Parts: sequence; C-alpha cells; structure tokens
Amino acid sequence: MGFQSHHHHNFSAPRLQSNCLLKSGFSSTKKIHQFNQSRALKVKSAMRQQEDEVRIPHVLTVAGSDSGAGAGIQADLKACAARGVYCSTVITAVTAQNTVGVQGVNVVPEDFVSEQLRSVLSDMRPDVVKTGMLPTTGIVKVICQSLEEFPVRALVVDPVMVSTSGDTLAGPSILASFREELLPMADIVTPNLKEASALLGGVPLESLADMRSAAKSIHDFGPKHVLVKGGDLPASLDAVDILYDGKDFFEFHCSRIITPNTHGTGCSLASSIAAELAKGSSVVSAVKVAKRYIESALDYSKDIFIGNGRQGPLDHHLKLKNYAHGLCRQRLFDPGNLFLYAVTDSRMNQKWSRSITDAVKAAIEGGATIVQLREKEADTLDFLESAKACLKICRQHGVPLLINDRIDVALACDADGVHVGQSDMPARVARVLLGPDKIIGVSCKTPEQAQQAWVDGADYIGCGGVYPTSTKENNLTIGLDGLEAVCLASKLPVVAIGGIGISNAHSVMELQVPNLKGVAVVSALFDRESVLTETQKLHKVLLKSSTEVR
Ligand SMILES: Cc1ncc(COP(=O)(O)OP(=O)(O)O)c(N)n1
Ligand SMILES: Cc1nc(C(=O)O)sc1CCOP(=O)(O)O
Ligand SMILES: [Mg+2]
Repeated sequence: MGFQSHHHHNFSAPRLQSNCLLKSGFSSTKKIHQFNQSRALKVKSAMRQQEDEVRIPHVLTVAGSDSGAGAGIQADLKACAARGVYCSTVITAVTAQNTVGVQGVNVVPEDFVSEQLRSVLSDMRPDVVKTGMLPTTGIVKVICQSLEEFPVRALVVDPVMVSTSGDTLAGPSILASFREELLPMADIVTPNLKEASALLGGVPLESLADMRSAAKSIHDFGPKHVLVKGGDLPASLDAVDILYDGKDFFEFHCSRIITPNTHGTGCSLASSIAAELAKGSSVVSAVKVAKRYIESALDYSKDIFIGNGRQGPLDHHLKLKNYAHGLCRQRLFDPGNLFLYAVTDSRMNQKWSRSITDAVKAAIEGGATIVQLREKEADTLDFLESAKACLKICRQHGVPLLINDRIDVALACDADGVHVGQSDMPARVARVLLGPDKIIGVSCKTPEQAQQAWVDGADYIGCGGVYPTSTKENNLTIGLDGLEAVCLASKLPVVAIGGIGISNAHSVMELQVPNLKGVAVVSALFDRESVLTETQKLHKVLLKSSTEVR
C-alpha cells in the first residue's frame, strides 16, 4: 500500500479523559445490588492500579450481530483480536445473515442498548468506541447520551446503511441523526462511496475529485476526520481512500485485490482503526496501519471458500488456510514421535551428494518418526526453501518436522516446531512466538535444566551427549548415568542424543528408565551411503528393544 500525504501533520495521540463515576440512575433492588458490587470493584481496581497493572487497549463496538460472522459485531471482535486489543460489544440488532444476503433483522430495544452501554462504559472504561449498524434514530440518540455521560478518547463512526449483499440495514431516516447527532461527536467517520453519497443527499461520486469534495462536505457535519473509501470506484481505477482532517487531504493507495471474500471489510477496517487509536496512534497512522492489515487479510483470504453466496468473509487471523488440504498438524504432540528421531546435517548430505529432501524422504521411508533440520551452514533463504520442501514431504507422511535453532525459519515455513539448546533462544520466549500448538524441544544435560524446560513450556527434552560425538564440537559427554539422572528428574518425555547408532541404541533403550522415548541420530543415518538402509536397520534395533523392554 502506498501512502501519500499532501501536507504532513503531526497528530498528537488523543488525550485520555477520566470517565465519569457511575451515576445512580438505577431503580430496582437488583440494580442497587449491582451498583454496590460495582463500587466494591472500583475500590478493588483502585487498589490494583497501585500494583504492576498492565493497561490493555480496549475498543467497545456498538453494532449489529451477523449470524454468518463475516461482518458486524463478529468481524469487529475478530479484527480487534487480530490487532491485539480487547473488544467489548453492545449489540444493536440481531441479523439472520449469510454469504447470500440478509434474511432477517431483529432490532434490540433502545433501552436495552442503553443498558448494555451503561454496563460496559461505567465499568470497563473502553478507550475507543466504534459504531456500526445503528438501525433506529432512537439508538443513535442513546449512544450520544451515553458518550456524553461516559466520554471516551475517540469515537469511530462507520455509517453502515446497506450490507455487502445490497440489503438495507438502516433506512434513510437515520441520515439526519448521523448528520446532526453522531458525526459532530466523531473523531473519524468512514463512509464508502454509497454511504458518503447518501449522507450528502445522493450526489454522484465517481472520481477522486468527487471523493475529495464529499470528504469536505461531510467534514462540515462536525467529525474531526473523514475517510471516504474508494473501493467501489470502477475496477479500472486504483483502490484509493481519501482522508480529510479539515485542512489537508491524505491519499491511501492500495492494490485492488480481486476476491469474492470482501464481506465485512468496512466493519473490519473501522475496528482496526479503532484498535490503533486505542493503542495511542494518531488518526493518520491508525488509518495507514489498519489499511495495511485489511489489505493483507484480503490478499490472504482471496481463495478461501466459506458459504455459497457471492461474498464470503475475510480470515482475520490469517490462519484458516493452514487447515486446508491436511496441511496442519491438528493433534497434540505425541511423545511416541521421539522413537526414531532423525536430525539432518548439511555437510553430510553434501558429502554424499544428496539433496536434503532426498535425505529426509529416505529417513521417513526407513522409519524415522520425527525429523529435525539442523542446517548449521545454510543461508537463511536456502534454509527456508529447503524447510518448505521438507515440510511438504513430512506432511505427506504425517511425520512432524522441527527446525533446529531458527525460530524465524520455523515461523516462516509453519514448521511443526523447533529444537533449542541452552544458549539458543529460551524456550519460554520461543513459546510466546510460536504459540501453544507448536512442538518445542530443549537440550538438557542436567536435572535442573530439565526442570527449567518444563517450567518454560517445552514439550520434550533432548538429552546428551550420551556417547562422544564428532558431529557437535566440544560437546560434553554425560554418559548413560547422566541420561538416567535427567530422565528420572524430568516431567517431560526425553530423547537421547550423541554418538548413538545401530551398535549402541539397544544399550540406551535397555536402561528402561521412565520418560525415555527414543534416540536422536545424525551421523548414523546421514553420514552413510544409504540413508534408507541405515534408518531401516536402526528402526529394527529400536523395535526389538521396545519389545524386550515390555
Ligand atoms: C533432539 C536434539 N537434542 C539436542 C540437540 C542439540 O541442540 P543444541 O544444544 O542447541 O546444539 P545444536 O544442535 O544447535 O548444535 C539437538 N539439536 N536435537
Ligand atoms: C546435535 C547434538 N546435540 C548433542 C547434545 O549432546 O545435545 S550431541 C549432538 C550430535 C549428535 O550427532 P551424532 O548422532 O552424529 O552423534
Ligand atoms: Mg542449538
């Protein structure tokens, strides 16, 4: 996305205003009880604020529910979650809706909209309020009153009138309320071409010049900023949005993404702008970042298929495609995968003139139950390309693929996990970066390290060097005794490593020590002429050991 500003302005972040204290407008006993509870919570929260409290950016969305979850409240929740802010919700209408259209609308009574607003605003102190579908003038009034009573840092108004499918969500009677009541309070209003035209009494908007003059005229209604979205301009033109702050115009250009999955784009953009404002951004940066996010989401979601209608939803979290074609490891880590753990070595494969993909394929065909790419010499680009190719092979065979040391490469190719040592990125940091589903293994030589690996959220331990090895320089040999001590202390499954091969794998496994699940091997598989044959032989030895152990 290109961003052009005609004049640059330094927008200071909106100032935090303290929210008014809860006013006693409650009548029933239940409500008095709630009021007392709320006071108690306020005392508690004042006490909490003296400690190390983390302030979480918070957007309140006031919008309609979309049962298809492409737009409305559901899109707002997803966009805010994807952009890393908390999102609370006030529902103005419940729609029966899917990718075909809107089949029904049930408007929430004004006083219940008001009650939801009071519940959230009086207690949770959202930074920013974003409005979407406001089906009645009464609801607009209630919002304005609530915001006067409980001011927030910024108000984002998405003047929703018609759904993507062309169904009416708010009739023309709402226009006067927008113009006279809500827009004067708004920090930014985000009409598309149709909405901008409706706000201006139906003027045709067909060019950038028209958009600029519409932005100016809408600004006269009172919002601090107007973003006129040009996505509906003729397809021959670039997708350009115009932002006007009352003085200067800012143009946001982005490539036109050809996709049927645009349902909810407007709601998601407005929520993303609200999310950035809640984090403290200026309006210009908020629009810029939000547009970049929506552009990536549109591009990522362009070939997902949900529903049979003309306009499908976005994938806000850029994750759904992972599940297509069985490309995702959908089960929990199985310690049984540590049984025959093949660890690659770029030098050995080069020495034997084989590609890494051939090496991995042969190891899997020979019986490897997990593969780790340990490519110490590879450039990042080569490593990433090899990792992608190996991942494809591993997924075809249902064998997990881990990356040694390089969390960045694991993330970039969506590998099943990583293996880290004591001087690599700490497992607890890797866990934050990789999320809860990925496999993390940690090298441990002592019971203390094993305990720490468990605390840090690792899934398994690699324990060695059991025997001397020439594959890893200056490696401390801990012997079978060291291995046994770690296994006994460990709360995690363990794979033994270091100098292990066909001749001694049985001695390792016959320790019969709890948690020991298998052996990890480099040279005994890859510094040999036939990876397939050597893996098959090792597999046989391990199978024999495991039957004897039983
Ligand atoms: C299964 C397994 N165990 C241990 C290691 C060694 O990791 P580390 O200590 O980080 O050393 P390098 O392999 O990075 O040289 C491993 N790779 N795999
Ligand atoms: C990568 C690695 N880690 C070790 C540890 O002790 O943590 S030993 C080792 C090398 C294992 O290679 P080979 O199977 O050729 O001995
Ligand atoms: Mg390492």
